[in-house]
Amino acid sequence: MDTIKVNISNAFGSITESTVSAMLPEASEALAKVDNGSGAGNDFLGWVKLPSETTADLVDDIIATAERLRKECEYVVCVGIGGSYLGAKAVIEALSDSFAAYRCDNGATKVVFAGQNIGEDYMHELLQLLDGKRFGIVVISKSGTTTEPAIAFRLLKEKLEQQAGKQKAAELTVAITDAKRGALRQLATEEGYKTFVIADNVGGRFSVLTPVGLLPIAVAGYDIRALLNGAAEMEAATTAASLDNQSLLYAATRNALYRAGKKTEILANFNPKLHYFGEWWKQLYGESEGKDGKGIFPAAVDLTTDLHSMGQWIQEGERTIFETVISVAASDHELRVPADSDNLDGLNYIAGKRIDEVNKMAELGTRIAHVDGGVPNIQITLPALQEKWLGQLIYFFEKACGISGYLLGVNPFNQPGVEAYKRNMFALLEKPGYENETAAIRAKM
Ligand SMILES: O=P(O)(O)OC[C@H]1O[C@H](O)[C@H](O)[C@@H](O)[C@@H]1O
Repeated sequence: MDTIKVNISNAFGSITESTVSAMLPEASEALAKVDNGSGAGNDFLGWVKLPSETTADLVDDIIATAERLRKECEYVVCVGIGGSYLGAKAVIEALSDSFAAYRCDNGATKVVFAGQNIGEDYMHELLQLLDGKRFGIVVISKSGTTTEPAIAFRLLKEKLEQQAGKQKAAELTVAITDAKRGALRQLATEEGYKTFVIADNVGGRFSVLTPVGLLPIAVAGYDIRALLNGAAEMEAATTAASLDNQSLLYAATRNALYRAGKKTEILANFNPKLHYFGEWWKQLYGESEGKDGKGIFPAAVDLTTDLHSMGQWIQEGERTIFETVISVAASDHELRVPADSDNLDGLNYIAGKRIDEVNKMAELGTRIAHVDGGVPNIQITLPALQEKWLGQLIYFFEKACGISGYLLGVNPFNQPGVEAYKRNMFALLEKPGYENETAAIRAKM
């Protein structure tokens, strides 16, 4: 079976191959905690067997629901934040025509996102876009109580009910939330929305392969069966307690680098369609590892774009970073650099070459330059930006994240720190029940 590959041959310098090999017993223990559920946070391991255990009935139901929305709607607004947003956004962006938003002529349903910010202008402009349009809503919140999506959903629900009538609006709304708890579950029951469940044992940032990610991806027209199949292949390929297990290898290497003083990992892509994959990855690793005063800081760059902004820092700044490059072997389309008789820009030496070949030389040149500059490099190669490979990549990173969190010695499946800003915001907005916090925060101002 073909799988995505991790190459650590350029990660050495502050660590050696034997440093990584010496991590194997510890990494194997961490792997066992993920696979056997014997570690901290083991009530959130529902994602581990998700690809192989997702039933055909559930997938059929998701696809049928997506088809219904695609038939009835010009726009589907996916409302959610964090893990209830980033996975779908990452996969849709990776698979979409870069200019899909500007191609108004193809009649395909457009997926747009809301509830991932509290931008007043963003919401105003979205409501304006939807004015007089046939649209539907997929509202996603595991807890069912998150402020950002709740505000967006209030506005969108009101708009849809005004335009389509209450009953039709209910038919055009799908809620994805906890099976029993939370305000969204209660509302969905009262309004009679079609619902899908986020299982209790799957945390938001590990939920892209549940209806949370699968429904928006299917609405956007992509093949969720292939995505799940790819993930299932990687599920099967990441159980061995060996450095051939690509997730274990990545987790062991990044922890060896962290212990050697490399505190920041920069995830780099050379394909603009992977920008949101970096955003998804940042939540996955940031929320999983950044706690107890520990954790690799996950940063992301889009290259070559950011070589013209962040390149200087990466090349010569503080030597506490390492870089992980997602390398896509083949592009979908073929385009060559044109020849020009005047050659004023001096580019004729690459005339006739594929644009992708130029990009690949930029990637290789960058890797060599950064390694020479003291930035260890991990390379992750996938054959193409297609559902199967993205499914593999998602599961690969999830599995590695669980292993890595245990290697780091934290509970990778909670995120207690996220509550601090919420408490302050509620106190400042004078939410009932927060009277003491309101007084306390006012005293600090
Ligand atoms: O799906 P929800 O319950 O609305 O949560 C959405 C997101 O916000 C929270 O504050 C957490 O930090 C994230 O882990 C979560 O993915």
